[in-house]
Amino acid sequence: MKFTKMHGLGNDFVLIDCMEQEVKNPSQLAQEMCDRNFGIGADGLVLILPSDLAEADYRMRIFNPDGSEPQMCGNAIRCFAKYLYERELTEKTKLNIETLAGIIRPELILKDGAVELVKVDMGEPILRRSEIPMEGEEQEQVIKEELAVGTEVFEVTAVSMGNPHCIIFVDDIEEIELSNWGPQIETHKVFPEDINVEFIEVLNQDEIEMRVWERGAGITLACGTGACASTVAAILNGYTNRKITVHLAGGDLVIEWADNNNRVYMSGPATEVFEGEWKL
Ligand SMILES: N[C@@H](CCC[C@H](N)C(=O)O)C(=O)O
Repeated sequence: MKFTKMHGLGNDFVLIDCMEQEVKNPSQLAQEMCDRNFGIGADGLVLILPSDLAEADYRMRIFNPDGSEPQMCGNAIRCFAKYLYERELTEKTKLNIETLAGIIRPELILKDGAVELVKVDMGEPILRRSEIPMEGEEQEQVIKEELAVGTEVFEVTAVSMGNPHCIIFVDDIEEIELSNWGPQIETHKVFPEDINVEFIEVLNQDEIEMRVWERGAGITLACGTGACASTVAAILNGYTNRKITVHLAGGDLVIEWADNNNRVYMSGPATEVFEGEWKL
């Protein structure tokens, strides 16, 4: 099985081109390949597939290291688009990719013919409580709601970018015990599909700093959908402007929640690391 290892700001993936290879049990393969001791090591397995939809160029499936299949991955879709362009699987610089979160639109930004950045139209955020999904009385938006977790009470804002995110604003991000609170919030009973957890420190109206605990993966260096959801949350709470820089452990993303069309745009890099073969 041929594979390619790529990352977006250190959020790393094994990509498998399924145009000429078949993956029989992707959930099992994700658990094996993503293992950092017994496998290749990655935050997710990404399958490159044809799409049956007339409006889509390709289809992306992503699997977390625990074998679960999330709806979307922001860092992976930048890698996906770069892979398609550099392997000449497309000549287009604007792509329509089918995902479980609907059609997502990456655009390759070229410099001297090479892919410098990928700007992604991530679609509209989902704010309605039941669609996050989050248990409790229906609300248009969940903003700074108190959530009891063990001995602590956090104020959470919930945003879905196709996949669910729980955003918590704190004064000092370094003080947060992410590996303690992350898994407890991820699996809290109020979130029936579990949730990604982002702790955010607002630096000023144009910059936030984020640490993330990903559903099905644990601590990662970056999360694209998480950066988008956190930007939406920061704007909803009145903390920032509509276009900001999100500082993550692995680097920076520029995120904009456009007020003319309600869509979220993410710009950032994608990097290929190596190719290999996996013995089946
Ligand atoms: N790292 C991703 C998100 C991957 C999926 C997530 N763990 C989930 O289960 O929703 C990103 O860059 O968006």
